Amino acid sequence: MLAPQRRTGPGDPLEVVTMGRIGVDLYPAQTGVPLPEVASFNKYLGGSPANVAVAAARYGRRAAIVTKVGDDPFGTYVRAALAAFGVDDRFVGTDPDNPTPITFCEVFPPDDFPLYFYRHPKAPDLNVTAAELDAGAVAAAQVFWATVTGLCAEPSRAATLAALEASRPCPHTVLDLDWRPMFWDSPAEAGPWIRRALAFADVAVGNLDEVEVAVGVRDPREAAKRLRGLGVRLAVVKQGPKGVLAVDDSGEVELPPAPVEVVNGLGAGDAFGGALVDGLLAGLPLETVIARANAAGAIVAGRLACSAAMPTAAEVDAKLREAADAR
Ligand SMILES: Nc1ncnc2c1ncn2[C@@H]1O[C@H](COP(=O)(O)OP(=O)(O)O)[C@@H](O)[C@H]1O
Ligand SMILES: O=C(O)C[C@@H](O)[C@H](O)C(=O)COP(=O)(O)O
Repeated sequence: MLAPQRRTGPGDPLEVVTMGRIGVDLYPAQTGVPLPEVASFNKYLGGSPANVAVAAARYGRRAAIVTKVGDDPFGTYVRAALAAFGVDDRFVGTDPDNPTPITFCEVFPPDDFPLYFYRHPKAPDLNVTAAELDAGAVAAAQVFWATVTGLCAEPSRAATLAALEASRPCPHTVLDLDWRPMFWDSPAEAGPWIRRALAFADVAVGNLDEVEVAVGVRDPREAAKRLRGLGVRLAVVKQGPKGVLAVDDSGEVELPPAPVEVVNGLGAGDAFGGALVDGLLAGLPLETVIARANAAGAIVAGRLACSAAMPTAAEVDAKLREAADAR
């Protein structure tokens, strides 16, 4: 496991608080084969907002996640992994009734990475309640990061909306449009909840499938326009191997992908998210923020794991130099 660059002390103010899905990723040690033929698996901390917190911590940011795990050995593992990555676990509760989720995937580079979620009978992270939320801690963060999955069931839906509301004083409230169809009855069910959450967001970030569910179009420019029309200051449309488009009041940034030989595209979005958080916290110009996020996404696309693969700032710098040399 990678060592964190800085650890959070009990009294330190948090820079970023994420909220939502957490669990164990069990990823195949053999790539290019379907699950029935996989012989062994590697175990990692997983869950998109957990990965984003880890990614931010890799840049030295003081990060925490609001979530729940089961009262089981995988819950113990998840807490230990967060601590080892330098992510504060003070807001990680325990659900006595449900197991810590596990997630399998298949790895078919360059562009096919099916996910298999085991979140039955219910994921503990969907049992976070509004009453348990430390609204003061959310309000005191510089960045609050919520995801659409948190809206798929109660009591997490009400808790996520309450946290988004509590995050109003934060300089940056980010909604990750994170669309996992298996958690919903239909895109039509999700749309109104997503738009309600977007009303609290300064920043929206999503891939093409995700913006289509949120605002009904896949065209990146039109999607960004519609997201900004809903009040979002910065709209970011990730396009996997096609790069990224970002639009804010200062204009538009569109970047091609950084060069990489893809191993596993899963986690690229979370790497992108961690670097986005870091850039927002640093107050960097939009073009620099997005270039660094684009490079971080490419780096993780070139690695098997998600959380354990998050890059350091020096690795992002190196990838940016590699991309410049390739042009
Ligand atoms: N094959 C790739 N080559 C280069 N960069 C990539 C590749 N896949 C992803 N990225 C980078 O990571 C970002 C997030 O990846 P994407 O797959 O769009 O998000 P998500 O994982 O959320 O679906 C992309 O916008 C891009 O910057
Ligand atoms: O999202 C999950 O719950 C599992 C993650 O740990 C997983 O690795 C993943 O899918 C990452 O998401 P992405 O960054 O959006 O590709």
